[in-house]
Amino acid sequence: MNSDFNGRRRWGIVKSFAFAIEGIIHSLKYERNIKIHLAVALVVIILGVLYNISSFEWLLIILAIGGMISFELMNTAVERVVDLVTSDRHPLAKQAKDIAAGAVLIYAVMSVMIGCIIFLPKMF
Ligand SMILES: Nc1ncnc2c1ncn2[C@@H]1O[C@H](COP(=O)(O)OP(=O)(O)OP(=O)(O)O)[C@@H](O)[C@H]1O
Repeated sequence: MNSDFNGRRRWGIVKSFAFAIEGIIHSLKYERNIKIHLAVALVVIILGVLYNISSFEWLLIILAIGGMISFELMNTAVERVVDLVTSDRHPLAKQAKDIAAGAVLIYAVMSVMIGCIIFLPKMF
């Protein structure tokens, strides 16, 4: 462990990865939405194998699944920071949480559209 120019502790790269994985495991344990995203991702991966989708289609699915889980993790981080800053009701706290949730919603709609464009023609 070293210090940066502000005297803050700087962790090695392995430790930083370990912290990131700790964050992912924490979210998996306590965030219902991430469990739902993972379940949906598993179904989509099974469909992808069953329908033998192309490399380009896998690329889009990887972006949809990875992006969705990353957005959800960011949303959880925003929720945690807001809850850390205040336990009172505050319009800015509401805006921060709702805007982060809005970002997740937009990506979720995009992901559903990607899924429909890839799988619906193969199903029907
Ligand atoms: N400190 C606060 N001040 C004002 N509004 C808040 C505050 N905390 C949460 N809210 C609002 O209350 C509503 C519910 O928020 P809450 O964080 O409890 O659950 P959520 O947004 O459904 O998230 P999740 O289900 O992922 O935990 C949201 O509209 C949120 O913006």
